[in-house]
Formats: sequence, structure tokens, C-alpha cells
Amino acid sequence: MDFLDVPTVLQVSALFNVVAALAWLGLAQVFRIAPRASRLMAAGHLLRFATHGCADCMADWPDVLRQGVPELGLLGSMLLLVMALRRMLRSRQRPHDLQWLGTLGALGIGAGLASGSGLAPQLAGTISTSALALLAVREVARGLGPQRSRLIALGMTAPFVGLALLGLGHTAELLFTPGWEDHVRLGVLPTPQRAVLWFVVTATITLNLIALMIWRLIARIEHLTHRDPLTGALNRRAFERALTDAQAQLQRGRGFALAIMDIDHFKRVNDGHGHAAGDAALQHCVRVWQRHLRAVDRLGRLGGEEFCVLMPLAQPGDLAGAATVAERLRVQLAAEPLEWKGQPLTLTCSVGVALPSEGDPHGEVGLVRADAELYRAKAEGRNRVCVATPLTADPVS
Ligand SMILES: Nc1nc2c(ncn2[C@@H]2O[C@H](COP(=O)(O)OP(=O)(O)OP(=O)(O)O)[C@@H](O)[C@H]2O)c(=O)[nH]1
Repeated sequence: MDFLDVPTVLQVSALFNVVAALAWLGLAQVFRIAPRASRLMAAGHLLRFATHGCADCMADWPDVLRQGVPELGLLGSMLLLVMALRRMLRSRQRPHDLQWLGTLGALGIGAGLASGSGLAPQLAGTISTSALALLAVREVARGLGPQRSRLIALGMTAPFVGLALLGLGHTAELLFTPGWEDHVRLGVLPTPQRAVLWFVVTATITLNLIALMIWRLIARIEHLTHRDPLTGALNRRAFERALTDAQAQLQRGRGFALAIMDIDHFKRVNDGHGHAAGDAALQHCVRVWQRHLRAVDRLGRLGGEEFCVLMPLAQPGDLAGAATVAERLRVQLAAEPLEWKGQPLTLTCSVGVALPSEGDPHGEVGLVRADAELYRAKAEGRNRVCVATPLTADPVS
């Protein structure tokens, strides 16, 4: 890399930090996109710029400052980066581990500087930065969730793995390569390869964070377009799309059942306790049902206080199995009253269950049959499950 001189790479890196900080600030202040995470990222870049941006300016500083400031700056910017990452991924992890790692790292750097050793501060800084990079790998892997493809997970975690490996390699170098102490003490510039590698890894991490934010925005837009804003269940349009997809799978032998649930005397909840109680009741029902459904079941709000579950069946035509699930949803709702203003508010629902029929691309026949059973359940006294007779098989109930 003769064409590259190290001071130029360091200047490009410094410029990159300033531009990245301004970009994150713009996202936070102007566009209000993930403002807290973006502000943390901006602070991380500014800190990196302030503590690494000008090697020449530091040349005249006393040894303690020349060694300590970059190490503390790197540690601080890594802490800010992991904090931003957690905000972006909406991690529920408490910040204790970051506080511990940050404190231990800073103490290690401080103790190293106090000992007068040229190596100890850099060793402490490098080890704590590598530990934070590994923590970032765990955060990203957890935050992306199991449904993300392996390729995406690999791409997202790779720069953090790279940073941790760079740190571990440098730790080994510091410990086992003679002459490093003088290197550090004299503030010798890194080799061009090392400077470029370091710049590429840190720049890729920033790009990754931007990709994560875009992914979060897409997930948010997806949520807003597919979900009912009050209850979080699928909205009618998304549910109908899921039903159309399920109908297409029916031909391939993948059966499913539909259960339409309608809250009983829901008008009385609104009239007796107010509209806010009605809204809370709808949210409560969805919470209870979701807890008793599998991840593969799709719960949608068809409108008002009417919901529908699309449940894939292990054995196509297993109406009895679907009826058992529906009965469980009914029983659980009745057993878990809503706590409203300190008072238990018992809710019940009526349920109609039916199987879909083939040659019905949008599943309207299945929905109409389940709806007819729901009305039968209402007419027979509510708080019960009624099951449609299969179109082509023996009656079940
Ligand atoms: N709070 C609240 N109420 C809603 C919402 N959507 C629909 N409703 C109310 O739900 C009530 C439905 O009443 P009805 O259709 O008479 O049904 P019901 O009182 O549950 O009676 P049955 O279904 O026969 O047991 C109406 O008062 C609607 O205003 C909503 O999003 N929030």
C-alpha cells in the first residue's frame, strides 16, 4: 500500500467521524428518526474525532495524556455505540453490564497510566473494547431474532466480530511482541495496512448501524400497515392476505381452520364503563388469546369486537383439534378478567369454528361458515363454541 500514507488515512478517518456525527445529528434533530440512538451515535463519533482526530496536536502532550486520551476516547465511543445499538434493537437488557465494563476499562486504563507502563493502558483499553464488541455481537444476534436469514445475521454481526478479532490480535501483539512498549511510548504511527483495516472496520460498523435503523423503520412501517393500532392483532387487510395465502397452501395438503370470536355484550362494557374501558377490554382479549395461541396461528381483528384466528392444522380436516383450541380461548378469556379501575371485569366470547373449502381462493366460504356458527353460538346463549359441519366429511358437532 505504498500509495497510501498513514497521516492521510488518519485524516480521512477523522473526516469520516465528523461527517457521520453530523449525519446522525441530522437524523435525530431534523428527521426525528430514532432520535436517542442517533444522538448516541453522533456523540460516539464526535468523541472519536476529539480523541483521535489530530495525532499531530497530541505530539506535544505529556505521556499520560497522549496515551490515556485515545484509550479513554475509544472506550467511551464503544460504550456509546453499544448503547445506541440497544436502543435501535429495543433491547430490554439493563445497562449494568455496560456500566461494569466501562468502569473496569477506565480503571484499568487509569491504573496502567499510574503504573508508568507504556503497555498497560493500551492493553486495558483494547481488552475492554474487544469485550464491548463481543457484547455488540450478542446484541445484534438477539435483536435480529430467529426469523432473520443467516446471511443477514452474518452480515450484521461480521464487523463487530472483526473488531473483536482485531482487538484480540492486538492484545496478543502487545503481550508477546518485544519492542511494543517503546512503540507505544514514542507514539509511533500504525502501518498503512493497520490504519486502513481499522478505518474499514469502524466505517462498516457505522454503515451497519444505518442498515439496522433502516431495518427498524421498515419493520415499523410493516407494523403500521399490517396491524390494528389498538390491539396489535393483524388488521382486516393483512388477515385476508394471510387467509388467501393459506388457501393457496390448502391444495398442497396444508390444512387450517378458522375460528371467529365475538365479545359478548360488548356494548354494555362501553355503556357501563366508558369507551376507554371498551378499548382496554379489546386489548385484554387479544393479550389473553395471543398467550394461548402458537406462533404459527394468525390472530386478526375483522372489525369492532370481532376477531378471527387462522390456525394451521397438523392433520388437514382436524376439526376436533381446532374446536379444542377455540374452547381453550373461550375458557381462558372467561377465567382471566380485565382489571379495570381496581375492579375485575369479566369478559366472555362466542366462537364459531369452520374448515375452509377448496377452490375458494380468498377463503370467503370458510369465513361465512365460521360466521354462521358464531351467530348460532350467540343465539344459543353466548359464551360457547359452535363448530360447522365439515362439507365433505362426517358431522363433528
Ligand atoms: N371501545 C370500543 N368500542 C368499540 C370499538 N369498535 C366497536 N365498538 C363497539 O362495540 C359495540 C358492539 O356492540 P354490538 O354489535 O351491539 O354487540 P354486543 O354488545 O357485543 O352484543 P353481542 O355481540 O350480541 O353479544 C358497539 O357499541 C361499538 O360501538 C372500539 O374500537 N372500541
